[in-house]
Amino acid sequence: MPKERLYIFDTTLRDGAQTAGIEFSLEDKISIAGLLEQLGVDYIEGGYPGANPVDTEFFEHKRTKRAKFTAFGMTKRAGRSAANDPGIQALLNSRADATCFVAKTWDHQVKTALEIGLDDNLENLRDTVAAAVAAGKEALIDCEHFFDGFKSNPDYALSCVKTALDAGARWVVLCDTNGGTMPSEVRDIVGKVLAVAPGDHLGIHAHDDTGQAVANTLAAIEAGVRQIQGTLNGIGERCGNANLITIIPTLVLKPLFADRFETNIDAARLERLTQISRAFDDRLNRAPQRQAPYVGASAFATKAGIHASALLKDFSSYEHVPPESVGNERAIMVSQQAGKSNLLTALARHDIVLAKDDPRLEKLLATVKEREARGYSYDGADASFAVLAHEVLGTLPSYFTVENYRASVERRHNAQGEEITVTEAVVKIRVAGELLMSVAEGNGPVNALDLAMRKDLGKYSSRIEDLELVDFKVRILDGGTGAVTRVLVESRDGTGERWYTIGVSPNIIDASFEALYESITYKLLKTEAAQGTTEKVA
Ligand SMILES: CC(=O)SCCNC(=O)CCNC(=O)[C@H](O)C(C)(C)COP(=O)(O)OP(=O)(O)OC[C@H]1O[C@@H](n2cnc3c(N)ncnc32)[C@H](O)[C@@H]1OP(=O)(O)O
Ligand SMILES: CC(=O)C(=O)O
Repeated sequence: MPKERLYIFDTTLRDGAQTAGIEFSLEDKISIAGLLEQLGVDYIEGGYPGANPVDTEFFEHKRTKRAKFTAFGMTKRAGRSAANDPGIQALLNSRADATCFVAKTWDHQVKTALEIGLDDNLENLRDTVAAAVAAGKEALIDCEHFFDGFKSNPDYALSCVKTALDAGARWVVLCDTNGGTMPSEVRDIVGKVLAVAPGDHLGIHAHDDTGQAVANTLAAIEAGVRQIQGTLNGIGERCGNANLITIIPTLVLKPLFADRFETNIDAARLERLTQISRAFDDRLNRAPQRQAPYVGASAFATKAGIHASALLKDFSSYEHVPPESVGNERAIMVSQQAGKSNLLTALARHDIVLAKDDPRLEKLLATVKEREARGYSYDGADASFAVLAHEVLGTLPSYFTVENYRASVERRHNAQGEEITVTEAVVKIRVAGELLMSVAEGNGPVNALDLAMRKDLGKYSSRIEDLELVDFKVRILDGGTGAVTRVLVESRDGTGERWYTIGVSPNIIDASFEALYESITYKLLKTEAAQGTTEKVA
């Protein structure tokens, strides 16, 4: 039997722009539209021309090559024709291929929010769709509050759907605007809508207010709709929209859907999913969610020793799909929950190969567990794990030793009488027998220590020139008087590699210093490995 086509409609740039804390610039919109084209969605809803300068400018040019470039707006106002409604005309005169108009379909909302008669609302809907079709645009109607409206007055909600279709709408989209509908209700109501509208003209737009936007979307597809609206990483008004980054791989990889349906997204496009999701978070300047389904850093990460052991024998033991199918990676982590299988995999990442019965492995495992009990956490600090492994295995070169360091913070007045804070650090290190002292000022004690330690590393200085501190996170463990501080430092170098190191101490400066020291040590190990001079463990 031929597969039925599902159409993916992305509203990241429209409903996503209604997310608290997110404001897209024109450049953001252009760049995100590029990501969506790479992903292969069928429609890109770019915003609301006429509503704000960025969206108006965005629609002055055609911004998509393959996907239908879609403008959003509301149906015409009562008391004027579509031709005399500037809001409608802004959409029709834009460079959009398709126009998606929101129409109220809940009788109560028509009366209280629009303050017009139910028939007037149907008239607005009909005229708006007809005007869009006459202007040569594909017309879509977003039926706002459709599920709540159907529960209140099914005949009126259905008459909105019918009016839109009769006027020439290509798609009528059933919106769970308040996000409170349950999957079984979605299934039931979509089944009843099919009595007046064919499924290949119906869409679903689900909000995530009960955490079920994805489940509601899948329920609607099973019930018969063929267009799916959603956003990248699930952004959107309040709790967000249905997350396309979760829905798409489910449609492509799960036989329940893949055997019946096809989308424009093939296996090759799906392999870009993780990169696209992370590039989007990068654009938003926020950290990707580790536990995001399919694409999160933890989605294929195994911490438990028993799991790691089985996983290495058969990946399907703890993976529902292969990580590479969505462009993600398998990670076997080192922690208190680890066994020797976790360690062997983590060591292999650093080109350290040991036999499972090598007694040094037991020693390393015991060291990791003892340190984790003191507050270290190696599952997020793989570079510190590499340094520790070399140390315990006896293969860590003695690059440099720190004789002592001092950091000071002074608040004083300058010559103009202004209050200033001066932070300074002094570090004495010994490299190949030679004592080197460096002094640096920084915008804080950690920054000053970092600069001082890297200022003069003697014969190793040239090897760390491209080392850069990217991020610095502090966490207080245990609270109260016995508190210890855990510092996580993120570093990168000219190769683009990023790595994480950790330091733990009751003193925040000591903890930071340890993490910085390990970052430099890791960088030196890395450059030696690249030059083939690191001692190999066998
Ligand atoms: C469920 C959703 O997510 S719908 C998407 C909502 N998105 C947005 O609102 C973002 C962009 N919006 C905006 O920039 C502004 O609201 C604008 C430019 C569209 C309109 O601004 P204003 O003219 O100042 O109106 P305002 O926002 O205060 O109120 C909306 C008006 O539209 C009317 N309206 C709302 N929905 C519809 C509809 N489907 N059809 C016709 N009129 C509607 C309301 O009754 C209200 O009319 P009133 O001003 O006579 O009371
Ligand atoms: C149209 C829309 O975004 C909604 O009803 O949720």
